[in-house]
Amino acid sequence: MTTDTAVIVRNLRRSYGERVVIDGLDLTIRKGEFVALLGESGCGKTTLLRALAGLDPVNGGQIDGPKQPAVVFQEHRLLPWASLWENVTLGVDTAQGRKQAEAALGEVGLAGREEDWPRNLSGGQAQRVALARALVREPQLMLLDEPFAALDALTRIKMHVLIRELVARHRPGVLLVTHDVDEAIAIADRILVMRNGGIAASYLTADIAPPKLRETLLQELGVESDSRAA
Ligand SMILES: Nc1ncnc2c1ncn2[C@@H]1O[C@H](COP(=O)(O)OP(=O)(O)OP(=O)(O)O)[C@@H](O)[C@H]1O
Repeated sequence: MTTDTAVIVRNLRRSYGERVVIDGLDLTIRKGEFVALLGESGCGKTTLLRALAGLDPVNGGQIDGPKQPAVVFQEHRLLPWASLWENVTLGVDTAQGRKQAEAALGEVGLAGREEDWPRNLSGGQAQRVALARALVREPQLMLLDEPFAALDALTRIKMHVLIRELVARHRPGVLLVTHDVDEAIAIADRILVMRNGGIAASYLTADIAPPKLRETLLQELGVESDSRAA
């Protein structure tokens, strides 16, 4: 793995009993690269993300990347009994780490809320704390499992702008699992389509005009394109 690479996956296999979900999957993500993963429901996106996160075992192949990448899920998973500061600094034991935590809370627009509690936050604010927590360790790889899916449309757009800024500044490699084709087009550098246990297609968002890319992706996903793409 070169210093430029966030993760390399080779010939990955994962089965649940007889059911083969990931079947010889290859994937490379560079540092600073924002990759979105689309695929029909049940195709194995979350299974792949959990394998990369080290949360689940695999049946074969190689993952060459960090042992504990940062992960942000659809629900914020903050500790309800801990302050925002405690949530973000959990496991941080250096002055440098605390400095980074302070900076990260500032970057997500929550400076001054350190002593507040997760229950007092809106959904968008809670996800911003989850992003700050993920950034504290300057991760080489960030795994995002539909982190914006439960947010309202306006908050989601604001989060898209924020995550792009954070990734541009901290330059982790990012894998975003999403069901939202427009979200993938809005924030990813590269969009992958997962099918039959592997990566079936890959598109660079800079290469294709958004309406054309949208139509192509909807076709890939077996959805009739609607009037917006016509
Ligand atoms: N713990 C498990 N035990 C058995 N089968 C599982 C388990 N987790 C997932 N599966 C199966 O593996 C396949 C892939 O599931 P996975 O959740 O990875 O898909 P997905 O693409 O993330 O789906 P969705 O888009 O609906 O979230 C599905 O057929 C699912 O039923």
